[in-house]
Amino acid sequence: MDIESKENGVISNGFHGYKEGYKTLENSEMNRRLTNLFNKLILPLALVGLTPQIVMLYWYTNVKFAGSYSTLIAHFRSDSVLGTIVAMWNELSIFNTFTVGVIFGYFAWALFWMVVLPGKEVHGPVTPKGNVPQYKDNGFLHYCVTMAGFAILTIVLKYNGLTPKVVYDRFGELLGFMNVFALCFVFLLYIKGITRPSTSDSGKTGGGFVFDYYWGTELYPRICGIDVKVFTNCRFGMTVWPLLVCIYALKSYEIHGFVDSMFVTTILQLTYITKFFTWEAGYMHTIDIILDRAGYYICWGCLCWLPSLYPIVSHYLVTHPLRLGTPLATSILVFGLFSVLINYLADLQRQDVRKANGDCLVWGRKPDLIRAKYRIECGEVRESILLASGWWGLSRHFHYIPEILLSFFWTVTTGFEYVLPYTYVIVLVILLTHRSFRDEQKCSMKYGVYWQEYCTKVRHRIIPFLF
Ligand SMILES: NC(=O)C1=CN([C@@H]2O[C@H](COP(=O)(O)OP(=O)(O)OC[C@H]3O[C@@H](n4cnc5c(N)ncnc54)[C@H](OP(=O)(O)O)[C@@H]3O)[C@@H](O)[C@H]2O)C=CC1
Ligand SMILES: CC(C)CCC[C@@H](C)[C@H]1CC[C@H]2C3=CC=C4C[C@@H](O)CC[C@]4(C)[C@H]3CC[C@]12C
Repeated sequence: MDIESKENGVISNGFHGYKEGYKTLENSEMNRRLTNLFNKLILPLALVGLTPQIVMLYWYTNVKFAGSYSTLIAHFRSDSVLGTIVAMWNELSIFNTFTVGVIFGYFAWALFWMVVLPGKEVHGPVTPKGNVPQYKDNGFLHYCVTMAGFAILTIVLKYNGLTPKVVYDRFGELLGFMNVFALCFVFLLYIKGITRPSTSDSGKTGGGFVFDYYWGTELYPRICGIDVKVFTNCRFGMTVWPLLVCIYALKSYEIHGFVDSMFVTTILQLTYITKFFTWEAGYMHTIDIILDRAGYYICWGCLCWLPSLYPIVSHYLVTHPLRLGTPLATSILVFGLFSVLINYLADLQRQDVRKANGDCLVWGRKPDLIRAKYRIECGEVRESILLASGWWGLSRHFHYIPEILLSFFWTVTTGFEYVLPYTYVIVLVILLTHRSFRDEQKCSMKYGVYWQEYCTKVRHRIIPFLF
C-alpha cells in the first residue's frame, strides 16, 4: 500500500502544526474563529504580558514574603496586584555595571567556548523546507568547562575577598535586566526572521504580530554562525541552571553550614543536568528544536523562565534549611537517581532503536516496530521508526513519569510547609501534559494512519491503564 492510499489522501507534515492543524478542524466557523482568537491573540498576549511579572514574583515571594504565596496574596489584597508589582520593580535598579557585567560577561564566555570547543558534526532532522540543520556536538564539553571555570572563579574570588554568592544577593536585579534584554532580543529575532532569515524555514505565520512575536518567525536562526536556539536553550538556560544551583548551595553553606536537604537537591539537579548534556545531540531532535520557532516561548523562556523557575527549590532552601536525617536523605537521593536513570534509558531506547534501524533487542526481545512513512513539503517520502515495545510500549509518553517523579524527589527535600518550592513540579505536570497533546497532534499529522496504528497498540498517553 502506498503512502497516499494508506493515509487516505491526507498528506501532511507535522511541522506546521499550528498552521495546518486548523485546516483539519471541522468545527463551525464561529468555533474556529474563537479558537483562532484565543490561540493566536489572547493566550500569547496573556503569556507575554504576565510571565515576565510571574518570574519576578517567584523571586520576590521567596526573598520578601519568606517563600509564602499566602503572604503574597495577602499583600495583593492590601496593596493591589499592580501596586505590589510596581513596588517590586521600584525596589530594583536593573541597569548597572554589575548586571551588565555579569550577563554580558557570561554571554561572552558561553559564545567563546561554543565556537572554540571541538565537537563531532551532528545533524538535526530534515525540516519541512528540506533543510538539514548542522550542529557541533560540544555541549557536554561546554558544560564541563563552564563548571570547572566556575569552581576556579570561586577559589580565585575567595582569595580576593569576593564571592559568586553575590549573584544570590542581587538575583532580582539580574533577572530584571535579563527580562528586559530577552524581550528586546526576541523582538530583534522577529525582525530578523522577516528581513534576513538564515534559512527558508522562516517568515510570518499569518497569525498577526502578537502571535509571530510569541511563536517566532524563524525555525533555525543563526547570528554570525551561532545557532540562536542552541545558545538560548543549552548554553544559557541549561547551563545557568546548574551554576545557580551551585551558587545557592554555597550561599546556604555560608549561612547554615552543611544541610542535607540542600545536598540532596543539588546532587539530583546536577545529575539531571549532566544527563541532559550527555544527550544534547538527542535534544536537537525534540519538538523544542524541530517544531518551536525561535520566538518568545522558547527564547524568552530559556533566558528567563528557566533560570527563575527550574532552580527554585535550591533558592528556597537557602532561607528554609531543613535537616532530613541520613535515612530520609539517602532514600530521597536513591529514588531520585533511579528516576533520572529510567528517564534516560527511555530516551536512549527510542534513539538506539532508530540508530540500529530496528535491528536490535529491546528488553531482551525483538522490538515491536512500526515503519512509519511520511512526506516532507517538497513531496519526498521518508520513513521513520515508531517503537511500540519497551518503555514505549507501556504508554506513549511513559518517560514523563520518571521526569515528574524526579522533580518531586528533589522538591520533597523542602518538606511540606510551603507550596512555592513545588511550583516547578506543578508547572512541569501542566507543561508535559500539554506537550503530550502538542506532540501527538504533530505526530498524527506527520504519520497519519501509522500514528493511529501506534495509538491502537499503545492505548495510553502517559500513565499506563489510566491516561
Ligand atoms: N524538564 C522539562 O521542562 C522538560 C523535560 N522534558 C524531557 O525532555 C526529553 C525529551 O522530551 P520529549 O517530549 O520526549 O521530546 P521529543 O520531542 O523528543 O518527543 C517526542 C518525539 O519523539 C518521537 N517519538 C514519539 N513516539 C515515538 C516512539 N514510540 N518511537 C520512536 N520515536 C517516537 C517523535 O518524533 P519524530 O518526529 O522523530 O518521530 C515525537 O515527536 C524527555 O526526557 C522529557 O522528559 C521535556 C519537556 C520539558
Ligand atoms: C513562555 C513560558 C511560559 C514557557 C517557556 C517554556 C520553556 C522554557 C520550556 C518548554 C519546554 C522546556 C524543556 C524541554 C525539554 C528539555 C529537555 C530536558 O532534558 C531539560 C529541560 C528542557 C531543555 C526544557 C527546558 C525549558 C523548556 C524549553
